[in-house]
Amino acid sequence: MTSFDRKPRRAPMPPPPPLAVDSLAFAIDQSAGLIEGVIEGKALTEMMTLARLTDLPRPVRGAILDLTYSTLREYGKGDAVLERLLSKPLPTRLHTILLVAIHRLAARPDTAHTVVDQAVTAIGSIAPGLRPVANGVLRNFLRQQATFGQTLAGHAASRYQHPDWWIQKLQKCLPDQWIAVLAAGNQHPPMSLRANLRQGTLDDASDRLHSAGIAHRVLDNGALLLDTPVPVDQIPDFFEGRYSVQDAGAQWAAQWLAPRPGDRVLDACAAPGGKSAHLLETADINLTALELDPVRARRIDDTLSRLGLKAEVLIGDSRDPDQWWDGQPFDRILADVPCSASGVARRHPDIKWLRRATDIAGFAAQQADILHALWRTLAPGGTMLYVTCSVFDEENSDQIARFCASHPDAKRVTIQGRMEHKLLPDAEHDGFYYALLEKAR
Ligand SMILES: C[S@@+](CC[C@H](N)C(=O)[O-])C[C@H]1O[C@@H](n2cnc3c(N)ncnc32)[C@H](O)[C@@H]1O
Repeated sequence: MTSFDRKPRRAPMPPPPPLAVDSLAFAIDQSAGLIEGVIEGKALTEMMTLARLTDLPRPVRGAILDLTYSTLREYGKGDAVLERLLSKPLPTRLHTILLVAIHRLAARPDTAHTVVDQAVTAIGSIAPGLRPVANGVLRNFLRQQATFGQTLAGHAASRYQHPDWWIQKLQKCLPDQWIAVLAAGNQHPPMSLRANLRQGTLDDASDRLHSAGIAHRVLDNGALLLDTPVPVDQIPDFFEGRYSVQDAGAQWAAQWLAPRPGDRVLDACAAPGGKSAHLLETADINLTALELDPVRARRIDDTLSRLGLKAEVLIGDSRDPDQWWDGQPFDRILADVPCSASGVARRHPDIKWLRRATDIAGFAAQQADILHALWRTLAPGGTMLYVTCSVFDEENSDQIARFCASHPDAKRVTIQGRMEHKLLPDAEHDGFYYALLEKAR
């Protein structure tokens, strides 16, 4: 055979050059990678650690996070739109690149040309043969964009940006407020600070913020609600422990548990230690901070050491006091239990899409086990504050009603004249639930 008889072979295509770190294509691709992990069932925080985002320059990291959070906040709509634009499914990474690009096209129509070009470049770096498909999908989106409002009018997940089961659950538990709660769940969260009253008065803390040009309001419980979120390195004396970042809704816990000097207090689900620290700032107490997850438990130490506070930090399961309890009853217990986090979804927009309807019963069962086990460790006459950052009744009112029905020595105590406080997420605070229980003497 001569060389003329051989079929001509095309030289293999060189691999596409890697995406430039400072390009929009890189940010879109990295953001798509994080969202891909969420779609596969991983938490966004876990994906961020795996992606080693902290190794990237700050502006690049900021661009990736901005794209990721905003795309996830509006995932219900983006996914419904993309489903209508694709004639057949694409591999997840390519699908998510298009999802991020569609979100960006809708948010920044002035930069449409660049976004299409950069998204197609990102797709081309993975699957060069699919560049024309990506280009076609994005151009179709631009052409049809105006019609999607009408096409998707009856699509609840797209309209409210929450999964259907979540919407239905809220309609049932909050028939008059569900729309406002869903809307709040899609907004950017507010930022509040807690002043460390061991280092000065609330007035001092507020004056210092004003002097640093940080506009804010002091809320009823002393939380300092900032007009605009700021990075912590701009907060005066933050690293010296004068302030902590803590949502205003979470700042009721220490006040409502109201420990007295000398009390033995248990924070039964303590990491990262925000409420433990607040309790220690409030009164001279003997605090035990218990946490199941050893990695998260280290964060309690970090929180307390920045604030110059001390507690006994234990790693253990609050459902099994024999593991960690010395038999001395506690005067006060804070049960800030693990929950669906449905009241803080705007801070973690992955939660909305990661949770399944069936998860809620699992959380409720875990919470019931924690409450039951902790009750044994509470002194007669002592009080336990039950807290969730959920807005679902199964984890809140229903849970407490069931507990009281099965524990005749538990009495509900009013807090500021009310048997329970359902804080719904709004412009001032996240969603929380509080109920106070007293053990018969
Ligand atoms: C809502 S977070 C607590 C937030 C904390 N109180 C704060 O204000 O910073 C719930 C914590 O409970 C922990 N946890 C979950 N199950 C637990 C258990 N059975 N025993 C102890 N801690 C548990 C979780 O790892 C998580 O850190």
